[in-house]
Amino acid sequence: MIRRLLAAEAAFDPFVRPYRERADRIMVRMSLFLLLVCLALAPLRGTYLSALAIGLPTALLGAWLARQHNGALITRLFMASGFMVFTALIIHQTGGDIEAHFSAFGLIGVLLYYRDWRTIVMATVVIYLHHLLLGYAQWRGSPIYVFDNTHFWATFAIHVLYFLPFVGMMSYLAIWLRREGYDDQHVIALAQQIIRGDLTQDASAPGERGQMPLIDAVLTMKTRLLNLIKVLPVATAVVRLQDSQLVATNDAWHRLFGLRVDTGQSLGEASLWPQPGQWQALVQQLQARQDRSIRDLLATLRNSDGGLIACKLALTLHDDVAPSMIILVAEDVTLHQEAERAMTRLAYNDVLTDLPNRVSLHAALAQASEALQQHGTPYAVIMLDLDGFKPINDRHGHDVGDEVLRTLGARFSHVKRPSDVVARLGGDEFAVVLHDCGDPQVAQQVAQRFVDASQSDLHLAATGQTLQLSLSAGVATVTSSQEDPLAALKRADVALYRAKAEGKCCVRLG
Ligand SMILES: Nc1nc2c(ncn2[C@@H]2O[C@H](COP(=O)(O)OP(=O)(O)OP(=O)(O)O)[C@@H](O)[C@H]2O)c(=O)[nH]1
Repeated sequence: MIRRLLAAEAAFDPFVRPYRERADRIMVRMSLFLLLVCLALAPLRGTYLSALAIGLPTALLGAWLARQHNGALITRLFMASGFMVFTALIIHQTGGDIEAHFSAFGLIGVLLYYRDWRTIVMATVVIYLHHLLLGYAQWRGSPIYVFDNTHFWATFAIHVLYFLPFVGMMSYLAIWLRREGYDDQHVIALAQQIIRGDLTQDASAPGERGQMPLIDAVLTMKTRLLNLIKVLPVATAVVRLQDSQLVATNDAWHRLFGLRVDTGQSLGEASLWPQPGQWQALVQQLQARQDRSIRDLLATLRNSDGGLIACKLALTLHDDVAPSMIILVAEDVTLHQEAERAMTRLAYNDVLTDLPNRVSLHAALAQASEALQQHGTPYAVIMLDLDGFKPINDRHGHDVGDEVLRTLGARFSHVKRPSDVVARLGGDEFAVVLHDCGDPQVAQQVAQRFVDASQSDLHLAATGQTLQLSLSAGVATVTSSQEDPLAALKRADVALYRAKAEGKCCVRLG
């Protein structure tokens, strides 16, 4: 039992030390106060000499120990003995007043501030020894006054028995105070550990759990936080600002970047950032923000194999307590971006030829019309339609028809100026928007270039056959901002029909 108590004391001591160091300083002041009390009592019976000869060294030795061995067991045991010496001195100076005995209980109560049952036991032992030795000497005839009767052993036993339950109570109280003090200090230490970024699982002594409500609460919170980070599907890391060191990462982070906390890698130097100084720039941005956070930031990061990953980042800086930490969350948006690009492509491009589709043509027409309204820049529209496409489909099949359309699309892309837009409207019908082109002659010449481009022979790799293609075109120029672009498209379409009707493979102006 005693061994267990001592072992528990050894485990508790480091955490309760701050209390005990403070208590030493308070006890020194108490000793000085007790010395003053003794000096104040001295005139009663002329006990100046004993007050100074006993009180002063006791107070001074206590002060010296508290300075040299602040918080050490020896200091508090001395303080406990010293208090009992002062008690004896007070009783002696008052001529053994029964009321003066109360100071013993008062001072043992003060010792509770140490949160150490050993000080209570020490004080009790001093009192027992005092009564045992001096009472025995009185019984044997020495001129000492301790007990007021001659039944030494019986009186000593009564003293011991009276005292025992009360000091027992106080020792029990000291053990509880020590436990609560340990709980507080341990929680502070745990919280500081978490603040410093140590988010590793605690291997707390099993015996402690369930008995320390505060510690249990903090450990439970920490475990929940760890589990939360662990199961988050997005890559999450805690980074220490001071040295950009990764202090905690979750499974998703390991999967995405292959970086582990135990590599001791600094995020500032890590290959994670393809651009030099990218991390430092981000940190500066974060520090400049009032809310200390950045959200939805698109950035390309590199994994440990050197592969580039498109990420959406969220960062939060915690610099209210030292050391400052950054929580970095990275979501892999590579697939998302690819899907988005594919959807945009589908919405604005023709699947077969990859040329802009009707939606894009309308956007190009709106843009040309706006340029005409705002800057007076004219434009032209060309409608193109293959001649005799149906027989090609019928004779060679749809696959060959598709290849014809793809080939024509590629040829048109080469013929057009970079600023112009060639779109496939559907079937074998195409449209061209010529920006900054108001001269009908020029527009006609451009249309003729498209017609010419269609006429080079097309070799079919599958059958080895050669196809001869031709194209008809209708042109409309727009110089008035009053004209609706769709009306201009209609004019070009009417011109195209005229070209078809007048023998095909030619250009007509609408
Ligand atoms: N291979 C293929 N054929 C298509 C596609 N879209 C439409 N067509 C076919 O294209 C043909 C277009 O016919 P038209 O333009 O009316 O006929 P045409 O023979 O070119 O007649 P003209 O224009 O008067 O010379 C039809 O047979 C459609 O079935 C496609 O995506 N692929």
